[in-house]
Amino acid sequence: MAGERWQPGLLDAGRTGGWALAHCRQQFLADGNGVLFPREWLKRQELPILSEHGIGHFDGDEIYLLELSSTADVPGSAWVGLRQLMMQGDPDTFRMLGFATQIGTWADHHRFCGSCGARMSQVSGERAMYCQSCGVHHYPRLSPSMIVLVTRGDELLLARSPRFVSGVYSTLAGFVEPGESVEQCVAREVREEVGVEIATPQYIGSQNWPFPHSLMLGFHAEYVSGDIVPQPGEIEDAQWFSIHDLPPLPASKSIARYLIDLYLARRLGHSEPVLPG
Ligand SMILES: NC(=O)C1=CN([C@@H]2O[C@H](COP(=O)(O)OP(=O)(O)OC[C@H]3O[C@@H](n4cnc5c(N)ncnc54)[C@H](O)[C@@H]3O)[C@@H](O)[C@H]2O)C=CC1
Ligand SMILES: [Mg+2]
Ligand SMILES: [Zn+2]
Repeated sequence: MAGERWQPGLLDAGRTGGWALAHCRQQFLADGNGVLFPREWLKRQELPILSEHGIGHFDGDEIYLLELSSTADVPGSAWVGLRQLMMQGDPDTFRMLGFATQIGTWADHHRFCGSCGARMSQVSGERAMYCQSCGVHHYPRLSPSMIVLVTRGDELLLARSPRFVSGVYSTLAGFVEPGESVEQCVAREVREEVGVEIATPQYIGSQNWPFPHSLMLGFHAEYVSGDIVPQPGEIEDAQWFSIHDLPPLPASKSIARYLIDLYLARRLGHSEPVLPG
């Protein structure tokens, strides 16, 4: 969108200059100035570079990504996780880092052809990896996932995964499986994770979620029938909560929180929140 500081794009990594990010397994190198380093300087630091990608512009400057095989030490810098950078940083920087982590991870996972095992190469003019011996192209991977707030009037169905921060309850989520529509996925996941039936889900909006490569498709759905039965292993606890007495909720930058805040705003007649980028 116009006016945003981060603009993804395909730059020729054969050129010199510009700024660079160093990424390895959802972590970025950072110093007191942030995550961007003068690119030619960074490339002189004897880093274990697997591949290099021209990924776009930030404030008009060319941005490149160095994908590394390990988190090498650089004096005066430290490795910081993407989640921490999301919580601390501005939305434009997070969008840049989310994009970079997805491109870097995809390139790392496609260094060799899954069919014949030959080394793959970057295609010029397109974001793709190519196997010369069998002609296969691989494009960046996205995993469509649904996320849904199930409601019953003034009550919200919220659940806890054992992976969540202690005390936090959230909406239900899950990956779309081959052969199903997103709407079918919503009904299946709700049935599997809490054992209840819902009416046709209403699509609300989407969010790119680079942990590791989900495209979150957000819904509201009304409860129809069934008692809550948490899925063993996946759901530690699930309950109906009154909109007037809610537990600790997920971070405001997530679509999970947006789906909850939007429902509350509509129910209580408040102004509606903004969908996080
Ligand atoms: N932005 C947000 O507000 C939120 C985003 N999410 C994201 O939604 C996604 C799905 O949520 P979960 O409840 O974890 O999924 P889920 O309910 O489908 O269960 C996760 C399990 O699915 C399997 N799995 C992993 N990757 C997969 C893939 N690409 N395709 C199919 N199955 C896969 C694994 O066995 C994993 O343990 C995750 O990426 C999660 O980070 C979840 C909640 C909030
Ligand atoms: Mg789930
Ligand atoms: Zn091949």
